[in-house]
Amino acid sequence: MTFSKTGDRKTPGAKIPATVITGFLGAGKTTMIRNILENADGRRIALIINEFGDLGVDGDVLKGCGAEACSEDDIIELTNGCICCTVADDFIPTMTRLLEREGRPDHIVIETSGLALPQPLIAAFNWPDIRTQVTVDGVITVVDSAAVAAGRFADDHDKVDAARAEDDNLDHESPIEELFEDQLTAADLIVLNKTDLLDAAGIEAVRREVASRTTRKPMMIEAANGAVPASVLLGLGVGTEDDIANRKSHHEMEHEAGEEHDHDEFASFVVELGPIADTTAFVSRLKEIVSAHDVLRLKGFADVPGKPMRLLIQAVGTRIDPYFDRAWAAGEVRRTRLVVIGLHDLDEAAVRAAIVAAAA
Ligand SMILES: Nc1nc2c(ncn2[C@@H]2O[C@H](COP(=O)(O)OP(=O)(O)OP(=O)(O)O)[C@@H](O)[C@H]2O)c(=O)[nH]1
Repeated sequence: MTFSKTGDRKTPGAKIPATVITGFLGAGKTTMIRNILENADGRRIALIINEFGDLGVDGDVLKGCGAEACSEDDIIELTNGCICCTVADDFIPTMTRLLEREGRPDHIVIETSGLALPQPLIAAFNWPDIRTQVTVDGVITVVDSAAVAAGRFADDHDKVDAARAEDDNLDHESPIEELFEDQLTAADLIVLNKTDLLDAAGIEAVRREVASRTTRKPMMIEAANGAVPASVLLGLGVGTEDDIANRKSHHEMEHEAGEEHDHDEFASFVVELGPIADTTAFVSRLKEIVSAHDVLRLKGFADVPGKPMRLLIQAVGTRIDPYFDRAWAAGEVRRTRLVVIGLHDLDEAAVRAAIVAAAA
């Protein structure tokens, strides 16, 4: 086994390498992390997971995977908002506690929310208490190649102008496009994921499009279902915290004076439902709702009567992927809860009512 300059777990006092995994909503971050945990090559990994929306779906999926590299105790969920805005209150204390624990991990993997700016998180690794003990092994940005090919991140100038005319508070050009570029700008490695959904020419076009969205030239690799060997993803040995000045986000460039970044352009809410008897009809109605209201992401678990397993429902754009992920545990309350994420003008009442009607 080879170790990076930062990653030699056998060297006493060596800094613990931390890999930051970012990428827009539904790009495949959790899927890739699951793959890392299942192929960790003996490393003990601590996982910090941050989600947008009040439902810890990713943590729950990963806790259910039972990989030896990462016990449930080593999975820490940060649920008080996006990690980029809660660095001081949430991330730093979490890291400090993690570092004080007995049996320190060989590697730390941090999954940002799909709406997080990675830059403030990377900067946090320069805080004195953290810097002496941990280093950013690398920032990996996962890209939904199918969404890029479908134009999800292309600027629709008419739509953006209309939105800004309606709402003076919108200071960004296009929140989705900006975030996409900020996440690419932070990357040491870009994983063009979901290549199974495109042909060779489509992948090539995505590669060109992604390259044109960042002035830096990080390495790009292709993947389907996040299947990249852990040995490629872990051990990059970059020390990214020393290079943050070269990876400024749009927000940092626009507000050097220090205006706070926020997520006002996005909204999320949780819908709680009863058991879902006809899952086929429900999923097909969800597809229509997601499309009609331009929902960016929908995910959660459903209680299907008569089934011992819980149904994991994942929607990224109009692609919906339902599957039974694990058995309901003894004593666990079987319930159906979905988190819905969209742009700030998402009509929550209408979407909520439509989902409730779909479940009836
Ligand atoms: N076809 C296809 N589907 C994929 C691939 N990778 C992930 N998915 C699916 O895409 C959906 C979202 O995957 P996740 O891994 O949860 O994405 P994420 O980036 O963690 O999502 P958020 O944390 O909500 O931003 C799930 O239904 C996955 O099964 C891929 O390479 N190909």
